[in-house]
Amino acid sequence: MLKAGIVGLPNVGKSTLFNAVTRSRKAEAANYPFCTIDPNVGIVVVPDPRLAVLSKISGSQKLVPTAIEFVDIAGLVKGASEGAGLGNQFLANIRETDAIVQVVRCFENDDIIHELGTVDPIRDIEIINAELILADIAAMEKRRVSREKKAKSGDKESKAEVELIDKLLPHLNDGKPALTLSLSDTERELLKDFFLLSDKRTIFACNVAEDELAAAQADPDSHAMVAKVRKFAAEAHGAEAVVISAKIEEELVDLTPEEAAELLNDMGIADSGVSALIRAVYHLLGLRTYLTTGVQETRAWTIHEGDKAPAAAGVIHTDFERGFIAAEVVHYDDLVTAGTKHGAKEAGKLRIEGKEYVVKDGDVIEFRFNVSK
Ligand SMILES: Nc1ncnc2c1ncn2[C@@H]1O[C@H](COP(=O)(O)OP(=O)(O)OP(=O)(O)O)[C@@H](O)[C@H]1O
Repeated sequence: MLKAGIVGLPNVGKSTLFNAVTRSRKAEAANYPFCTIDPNVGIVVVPDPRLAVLSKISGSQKLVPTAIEFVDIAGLVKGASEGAGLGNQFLANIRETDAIVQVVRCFENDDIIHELGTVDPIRDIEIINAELILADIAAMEKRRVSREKKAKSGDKESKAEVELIDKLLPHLNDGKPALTLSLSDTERELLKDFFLLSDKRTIFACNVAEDELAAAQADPDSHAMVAKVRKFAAEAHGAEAVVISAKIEEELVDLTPEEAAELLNDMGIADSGVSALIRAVYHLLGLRTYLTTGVQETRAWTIHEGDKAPAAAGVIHTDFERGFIAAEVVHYDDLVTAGTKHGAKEAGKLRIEGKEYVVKDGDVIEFRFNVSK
């Protein structure tokens, strides 16, 4: 399962966000008992309204959404790259994630002390970024020493690495994340082996006060701090910034779905922004969903963008991939328009696809396979 790490300075709302998303979605996440439930690792179900619609068409008894893992990464303070706070532990935890959610405090509240005395989202982002970049610089300087020795004795791969590091270091020393360095495809491939922290795709989650969420969702640029974060994210990272209120999500945790809907309605919002954040992370990770549906269950399965039919089948079971014969595919939109699978077939929307078929988000699939193969 893919992992997103939640990072941010102390008291910006990381744990509130983490607890809220993992607790409020626990009932749905009950389908994932095989996943380790570390106190800092939570299963977060990816909301997908298509499941309910499909399950009506098929008369399914059960809905099984797909999920990703969120990791609450505590302890980032200024100086972490030199071992301050939880230092190296924190950096090791980030290294294991596939993407980063950087929570940025965009709420004023005198009762909740900001470590640095004032609320200033861009300064906060720059502190976090600097720690990630400094850790990468240290790692690259070390790697360069060992690779240079090998390069001198004629090792081609090491020579390529040294050249790449020499391109990378000035960029990092300028305070820019590795992600924004323009590189060739081969260089990007090589860079993956470096496991850099500042090379991870990032989403910025602007954590605003409860009573500011409605306006900030309607027009993000109307909220001065959110506007700054969005601009910074786009310019310095080519990244997205979403608006959430972790506090609201926390208040929803103990409510029934009806009560939650009523509360949100009273506040003039559709949700706390957390569902949109989860979907954005899912997308950022390059993940796509295909669906299976029947009387037993309607289920969402996660694949990577560009995966072909046999690989998609392998997500259900390795036997499905090994013995893959064909995929019977109808797109969700066509199935919903037709109303039934039979109707979709009559309309010529049900296709038989082979090994080379690239599965699309929203494909509803039934695999044909032969296990004895
Ligand atoms: N959107 C918000 N509006 C107002 N208060 C909030 C908001 N989000 C979180 N808080 C409050 O801010 C305080 C700090 O939140 P939280 O403990 O989640 O921060 P944290 O980033 O996890 O801190 P630490 O790294 O120190 O554990 C809590 O009292 C929480 O209720």
